[in-house]
Amino acid sequence: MDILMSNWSNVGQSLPENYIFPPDKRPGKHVFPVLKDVPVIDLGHDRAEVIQQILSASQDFGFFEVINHDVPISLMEDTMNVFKELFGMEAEYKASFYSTEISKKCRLYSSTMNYDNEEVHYWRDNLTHHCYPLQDQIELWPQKPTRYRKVVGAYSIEARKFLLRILDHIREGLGLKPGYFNGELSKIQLLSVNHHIPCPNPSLTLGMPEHSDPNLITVLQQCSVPGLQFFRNGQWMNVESITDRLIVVPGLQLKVISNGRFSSPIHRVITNSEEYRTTIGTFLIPSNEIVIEPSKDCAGDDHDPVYRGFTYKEFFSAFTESNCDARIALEFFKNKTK
Ligand SMILES: O=C(O)CCC(=O)C(=O)O
Ligand SMILES: [Fe+2]
Repeated sequence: MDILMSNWSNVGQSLPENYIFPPDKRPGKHVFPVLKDVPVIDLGHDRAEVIQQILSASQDFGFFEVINHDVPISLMEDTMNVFKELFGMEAEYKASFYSTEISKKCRLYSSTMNYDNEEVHYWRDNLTHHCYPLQDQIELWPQKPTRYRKVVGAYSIEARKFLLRILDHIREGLGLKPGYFNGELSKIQLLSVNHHIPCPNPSLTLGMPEHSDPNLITVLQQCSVPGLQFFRNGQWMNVESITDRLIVVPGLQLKVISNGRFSSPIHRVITNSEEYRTTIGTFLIPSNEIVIEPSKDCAGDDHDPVYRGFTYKEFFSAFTESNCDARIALEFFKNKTK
């Protein structure tokens, strides 16, 4: 069978054995409660108020949704449609992008980058490519659908602008100097599109593992089909899928820089038996050599730095050595408590 599940012509009635997780990792047959209290930030409000709201949402809740974000809704819709079309294209075309090589700057793969070695696969295909600087990356992107580069190019510019705007609010809220997150700390921009085909038995498998995002910050665009869950108050809870909102998830590097004030929430994706699900993630990531460390303004005199400084390159090799579990990787850089 083709590795890319979007190429499967017939999924069958039962879940293939190599997608069945052991009982302690399965979602089971539960009906999960819906998160009703996700903070919704209106970027059209007064800046000082927005800064306070973003800070308390990140510190107390872990993540937030944004309205009036200035990313044109029509562009969000067009981009989503382009990706849905791409995943529906012929198998040979998609296979030409297939790779689990981390160094490949535009790749299509299934489950995780560790497909060849993992015991159980996740129920997803993923397209990942670099986006910045656009002129250096766009030549590597798909050329079909024919509007791909035009639409996704425009989207990636807007997504970057949006995340830098959010980061600037966070910067001011944390008392960091202007431009703190610009440049090397947010240099790499990755687009990550998840695609899940209907699944014969959602109770036995997962669309994405439980994780915290390893990067600096993430923005997620959902389609109308739910599946994203956050772990809150000891249980998994569903996020309502609202297609014109953007979900902002602070990554583990923000946890480090904020000296633990931000938590980088734990989330995962479950599958469903009825509908295709496609989501668009944009990640900002530090360049390889820049040192990431608790900022002096966050780890003041009375707060010892929780982490030692490290480069993203060091973090990333700890990440791959920890079976791509970013939270375990971060433990390597924790200072010992006195
Ligand atoms: O598909 C989603 O809603 C979540 C994706 C996600 O968590 C990620 O790409 O890190
Ligand atoms: Fe994530």
